[in-house]
Amino acid sequence: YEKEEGTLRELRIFLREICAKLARNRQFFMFTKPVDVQEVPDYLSIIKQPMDLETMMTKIDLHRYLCAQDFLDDVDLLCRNALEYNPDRDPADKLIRHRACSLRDTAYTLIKAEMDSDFEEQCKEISRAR
Ligand SMILES: Cc1noc(C)c1-c1cc(NS(=O)(=O)c2ccccc2)cc(C(=O)O)c1
Repeated sequence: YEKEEGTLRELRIFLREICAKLARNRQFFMFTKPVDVQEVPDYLSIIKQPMDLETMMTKIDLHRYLCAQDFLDDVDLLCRNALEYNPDRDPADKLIRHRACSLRDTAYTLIKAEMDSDFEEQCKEISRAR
């Protein structure tokens, strides 16, 4: 059990570094905090499950991610939300969609490049057993 707790602690440290790297990228500034309903009043009538990098950092600390794929599922949600709320051909929508896709691809590439594949397998095994 202690070994499992060590593995999950290592996962949290790894995910915090990935999340911090994404949040440092100025291209992803609009994804660093929840969409502000004062600025975007109809957002919650269209997007039923908002997601952002600050919320994801909090979820790491709350032990809500038991493997890297759980974290990437929230990256996918963040990206899908941006594509769904900003679907039009105008340049502003195209730019936020491009940045959302760039954030998703960057997250997957960072995790695949820096994570040991059998480490992820160990995490998934712990996750399945709980
Ligand atoms: C995200 C998002 N999804 O739909 C839309 C639309 C956006 C989005 C929202 C905002 N304004 S905001 O007040 O909600 C905010 C500012 C800074 C960090 C996080 C959110 C700005 C922009 C922008 O492109 O500058 C985009």
